[in-house]
Amino acid sequence: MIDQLINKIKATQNPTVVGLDPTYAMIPTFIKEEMLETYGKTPKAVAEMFLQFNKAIIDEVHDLIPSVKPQIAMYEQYGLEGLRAYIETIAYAKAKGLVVIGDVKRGDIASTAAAYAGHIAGVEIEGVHMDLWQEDAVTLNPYMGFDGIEPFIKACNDYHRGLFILVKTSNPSGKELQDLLVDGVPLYDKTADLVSEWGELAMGTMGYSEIGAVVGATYKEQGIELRKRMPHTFFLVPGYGAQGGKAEDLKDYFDKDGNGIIVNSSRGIIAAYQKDKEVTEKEFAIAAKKAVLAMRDDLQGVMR
Ligand SMILES: O=C(O)c1cc(=O)[nH]c(=O)n1[C@@H]1O[C@H](COP(=O)(O)O)[C@@H](O)[C@H]1O
Repeated sequence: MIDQLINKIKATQNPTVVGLDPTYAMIPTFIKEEMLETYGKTPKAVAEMFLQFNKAIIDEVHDLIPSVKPQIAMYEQYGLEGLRAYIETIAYAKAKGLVVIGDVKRGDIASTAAAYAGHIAGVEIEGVHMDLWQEDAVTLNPYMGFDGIEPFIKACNDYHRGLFILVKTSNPSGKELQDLLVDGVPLYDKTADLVSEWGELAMGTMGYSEIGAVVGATYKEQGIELRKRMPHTFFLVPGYGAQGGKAEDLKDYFDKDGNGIIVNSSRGIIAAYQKDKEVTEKEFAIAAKKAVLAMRDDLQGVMR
């Protein structure tokens, strides 16, 4: 995964991952009306709204970006139909050649984590292997330590998949735990050292591990410190746009070759039409493309 992601970032010159985090409020009226008419006031109607919304945006931006990151929570709240939309969104993005990061934030005891790893390892039934989710990478929560991570590492090596493990999150209350001092060192640094160590178990060929870290754009000083502390760990950087993160804060998150991070924006891109006075709601995908181009220019301005 990580070599493919780095190559796609180089090919597009765009270290941007578009977060496909649809909400009912984001769906343009004309799509809402069509699906409610067809499927009634049902979870299936919403699933179809999300799918049509996502596909139109993917069609418009797939050649400008390396990757998308669907956030499973937005889909699973609508039950089985929502999860179908999640899985079909992934399949559609993969068919367009995009690297898909499943934002599922899993973490549990080893036996449970082995089941969760099915997201990137697939399952085997009587000798028949099937990859039912098709994510290239998933996000993980390291709160339960290596037990919860190890089962995923096998998939990284067996199926060239990747991980992005929470280290310093973009949200305001992350500091309640992540900034606690352990022997005078912030917990996020301790977590960083563990993620770096785990990363040696699944290295790519371009200097970065298949096991990356999530480092928010909203804590610049810590992000810069973590870049130095984790030279072989690729960063998934959420917090740009809707959460206030800015490109100029990210200059020193990049490594000396202008590589090393991919920056996520979800609401700032997929809901751009709701703030863009120059487009109609039918042009929501055009607005998303405009937001992707603006973000690309932003980031190119700070990459070395
Ligand atoms: O794991 C993540 O992607 C994540 C970690 C983090 O620290 N902060 C964070 O916002 N995220 C996710 O990144 C996305 C941010 O969405 P926007 O704020 O709309 O760009 C959401 O899907 C969050 O769940």
